[in-house]
Amino acid sequence: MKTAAIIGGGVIGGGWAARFLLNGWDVRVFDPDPEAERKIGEVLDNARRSLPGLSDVPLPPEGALSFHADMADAVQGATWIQESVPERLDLKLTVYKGLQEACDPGAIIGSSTSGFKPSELQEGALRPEQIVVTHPFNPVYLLPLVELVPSAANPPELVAQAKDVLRSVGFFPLQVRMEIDAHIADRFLEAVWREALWLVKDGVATTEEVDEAIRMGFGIRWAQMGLFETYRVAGGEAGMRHFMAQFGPALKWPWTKLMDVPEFTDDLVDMIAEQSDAQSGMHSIRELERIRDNNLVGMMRALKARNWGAGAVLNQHDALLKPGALPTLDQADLSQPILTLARAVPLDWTDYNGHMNEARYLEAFAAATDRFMEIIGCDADYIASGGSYFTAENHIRYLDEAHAGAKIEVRTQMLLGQGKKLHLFHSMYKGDRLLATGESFLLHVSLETRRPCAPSPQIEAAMSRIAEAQAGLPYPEGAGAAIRKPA
Ligand SMILES: NC(=O)C1=CN([C@@H]2O[C@H](COP(=O)(O)OP(=O)(O)OC[C@H]3O[C@@H](n4cnc5c(N)ncnc54)[C@H](O)[C@@H]3O)[C@@H](O)[C@H]2O)C=CC1
Ligand SMILES: C[N+](C)(C)CC(=O)CC(=O)[O-]
Repeated sequence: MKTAAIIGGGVIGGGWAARFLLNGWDVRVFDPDPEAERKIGEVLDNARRSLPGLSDVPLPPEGALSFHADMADAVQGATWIQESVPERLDLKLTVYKGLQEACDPGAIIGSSTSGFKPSELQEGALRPEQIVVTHPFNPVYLLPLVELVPSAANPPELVAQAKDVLRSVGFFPLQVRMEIDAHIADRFLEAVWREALWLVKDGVATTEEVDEAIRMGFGIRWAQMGLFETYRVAGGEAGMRHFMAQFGPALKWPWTKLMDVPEFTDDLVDMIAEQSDAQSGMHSIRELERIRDNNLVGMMRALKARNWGAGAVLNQHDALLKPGALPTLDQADLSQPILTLARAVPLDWTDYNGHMNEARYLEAFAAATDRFMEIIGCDADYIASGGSYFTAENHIRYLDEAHAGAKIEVRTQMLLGQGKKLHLFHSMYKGDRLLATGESFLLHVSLETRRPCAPSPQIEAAMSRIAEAQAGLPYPEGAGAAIRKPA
């Protein structure tokens, strides 16, 4: 079992705890805050409703979570130690001293620091090579970026190992090629933050207007293409060179007060706090976190469907999570309904009723049908060769609710598999609770003629094998049920 120690369980440390725990690691926490266990519990609630649904295959069973009153105890057995104490260099150095007196010399100590350089963190350490910057982005349980910043003291094999661990729990480790204050991303964030403060201080914009300027425009663009690719496109057919020729001079114009920082006077702090309250104060922080997570999951799953940016990272993580959870024709117990879907309910599958929307049951059953088609041999290669199935009829019975993060399974019984005809009966479960049934009638077709035709002999043989094995199964309750007509 893999064990991670979380030193500092606040906003960021709590997110790390959730990321490791939901990816099957044991997590040991040290944080002197008496409220740490409650706060981490609330972060875990958010993570459990949002993270599992980002995967189209099951996450591993959660690891064990434990809280420790003593830091030396917390790091026992840990192969990864994530430090997320407040951004004070003196405090961090003190923590590392205590850590290295107690932890495994082979463990990786990652620091969540927003801006200190690894060489600063390694100053005076017993084993400098053990400490590396692993800077995450809030919410840590959802956003994939971790800036991995080594110094010359970190051996290449530690950096490589850190990358493997981070990828294994769904992160995108961006190795920063040289250490610099605030790494890469926070230098942008600090620049935008400074400019925004001036705009609010000078009465040019309110906090809400600044946020609208971001989220109604470039914020959406940056979520899928970043800065340079966006500007390459903005240069038109002439591309980046044209863009730089046209907009480069403006960098010398007074378009920003970038290097000045408005003094954080009481008046300025009051102004911004009051405007922020007017803008978002109607929501609690936990409510805003859930609104944020709903939005992030929807955006990331949209990118996943296109295998682009953060979505491609999600697909890579699915590949690591061993999609073998679903059996093949030779692995399945064909005498029983076959497991054709196993996943968590994504946040964006839920609706205004706070449960999985009716249309998403069809999406789940359609995925189960796709899997059954693969099992009988109608896989991507077969479809590319011109054969496939078209669905002619679906009938769904909704028997119970499913909620975001719920682990669901679909098991499929073949009622008829002969010639062009394929008649399936899917049963969706949460644990042993039957949530819904989906009955599908499909016809094998030629994608060239778009007309029904006989499937390949291999598909016929696979269907015969399943028909024989499932012959003893009872005809499922609800199968063949038309819509109940009023008496
Ligand atoms: N909040 C953010 O947006 C981000 C913060 N970070 C970095 O993560 C680190 C932590 O920041 P936050 O989580 O926001 O702070 P936080 O204040 O939410 O959490 C810090 C936690 O450390 C605990 N703590 C204090 N002294 C400790 C000690 N000696 N040993 C163990 N725990 C101790 C506190 O009780 C608290 O729970 C900082 O280095 C920060 O720069 C990184 C990315 C984003
Ligand atoms: C504001 N901040 C410097 C703490 C931000 C970060 O460090 C990263 C993030 O999550 O935005």
